[in-house]
Amino acid sequence: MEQYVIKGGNPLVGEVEIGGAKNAALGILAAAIMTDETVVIDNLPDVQDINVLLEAISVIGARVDRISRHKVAINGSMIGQVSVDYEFIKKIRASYYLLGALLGKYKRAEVPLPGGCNIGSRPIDLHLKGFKALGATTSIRNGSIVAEAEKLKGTHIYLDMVSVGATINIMMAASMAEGYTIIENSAREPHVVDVANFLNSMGANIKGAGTDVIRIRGVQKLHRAEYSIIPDQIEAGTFMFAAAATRGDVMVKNVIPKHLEATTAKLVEIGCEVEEFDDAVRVVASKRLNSTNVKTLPYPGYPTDMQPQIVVALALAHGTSIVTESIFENRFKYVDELTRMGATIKVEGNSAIIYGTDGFTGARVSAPDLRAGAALVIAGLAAEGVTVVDDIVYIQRGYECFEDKLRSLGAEIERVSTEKEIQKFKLRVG
Ligand SMILES: CC(=O)N[C@H]1[C@@H](OP(=O)(O)OP(=O)(O)OC[C@H]2O[C@@H](n3ccc(=O)[nH]c3=O)[C@H](O)[C@@H]2O)O[C@H](CO)[C@@H](O)[C@@H]1O
Ligand SMILES: C=C(OP(=O)(O)O)C(=O)O
Repeated sequence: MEQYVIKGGNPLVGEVEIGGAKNAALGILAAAIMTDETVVIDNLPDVQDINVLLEAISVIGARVDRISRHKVAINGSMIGQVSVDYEFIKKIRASYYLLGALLGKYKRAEVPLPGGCNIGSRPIDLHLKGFKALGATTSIRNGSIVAEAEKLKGTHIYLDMVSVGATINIMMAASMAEGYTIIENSAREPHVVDVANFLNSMGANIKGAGTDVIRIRGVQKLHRAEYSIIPDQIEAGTFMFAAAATRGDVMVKNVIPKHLEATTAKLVEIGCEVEEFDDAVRVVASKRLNSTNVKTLPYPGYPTDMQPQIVVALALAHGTSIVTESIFENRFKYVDELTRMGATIKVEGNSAIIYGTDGFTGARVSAPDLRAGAALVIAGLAAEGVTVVDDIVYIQRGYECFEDKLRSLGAEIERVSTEKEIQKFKLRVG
């Protein structure tokens, strides 16, 4: 098991380059197997979840060639089985995208029930409702979801809740259904648009992605494509809040500022200066932050995947803030860890009431999930003394070279794997 050890107190200063969006890449990799021709995908983040999905698609017979660290060629013509039982796939959320992709292409899929961050109950009833509406039957057998159809037929689907996963999954299956599908109340996240753009580049006919009504005219075949994934808005936002919490000055490069609007608006509200460029944003925090209230919402609202990061900043702000989590019911598990660093936060139902404190002190804490883990690292960077973050395997699911990028901004952070190394770091930093 690896840990991060952090000596806090340095304001982050400098420039950081953001990688491709994990949550777009997961949908795009699954969609890539829907053609028998070769697809080349660039700006792929080199993170755990992506590598698990790549391994899983190669296990079912797709050819996966790494052209470089961030570029891969995929050929799905040799897929020999539509049953995915690769043991790691069930640990990631995006295993569910193989259902939509395989069902669309082969009209049958068998995929283990998905895992992902433990942030709530995370049902997939809407995905299945969509597949059924397209004419498939679905059942659960030995821990896997089995979806099959003689043929898929376009239809009108209304999503009872705004769901990123269900929107993308139904969009994939409907791309190869007969006729016309309309998805109403669809998710509008940038990664939904990116997957739609990728499918269109393979010959799909999807209109309206980015709005709440997506229209898909099914096609019989998809073809070769070359595609570059959009920048990761959550990785970018994490560095923006790291700058804010450490009272730093960071230029976050290779981003689409439009995708960061909700994050930027909150940073400005709490007293940061945010300068926008064509493909970069600069965050400067020169004084103590102010309090504010936030509610997580589907895009273009404030993202749930940025909730723990803003809580860390608000826990250091002047005054009392309320953060309401409206997407996942169990996304405040990290609050107890933060309390051990000196934060004063009371969780009531789906809200956290945050009483700002002057500063944190380092402690040993444990990452309960991906974004909460990243937020605890930010807390450690802002704290006085040494913080040890355990269970960083969660952070590695979604952040490429997190410690290297932070170090390049002046952070004192190391990845270690033994108690001896932790002691050595402590002795070195005093
Ligand atoms: C791999 C990936 O892209 N993960 C993201 C995706 O997760 P994921 O696709 O799992 O999240 P959804 O957008 O589907 O979930 C939104 C809400 O709908 C509910 N729901 C969803 C599907 C369903 O069939 N039934 C149902 O009730 C969920 O419990 C949740 O309350 O979007 C979330 C919301 O932006 C992000 O936090 C995750 O990082
Ligand atoms: C919750 C997340 O991922 P997943 O849906 O894969 O668990 C995330 O990316 O913050």
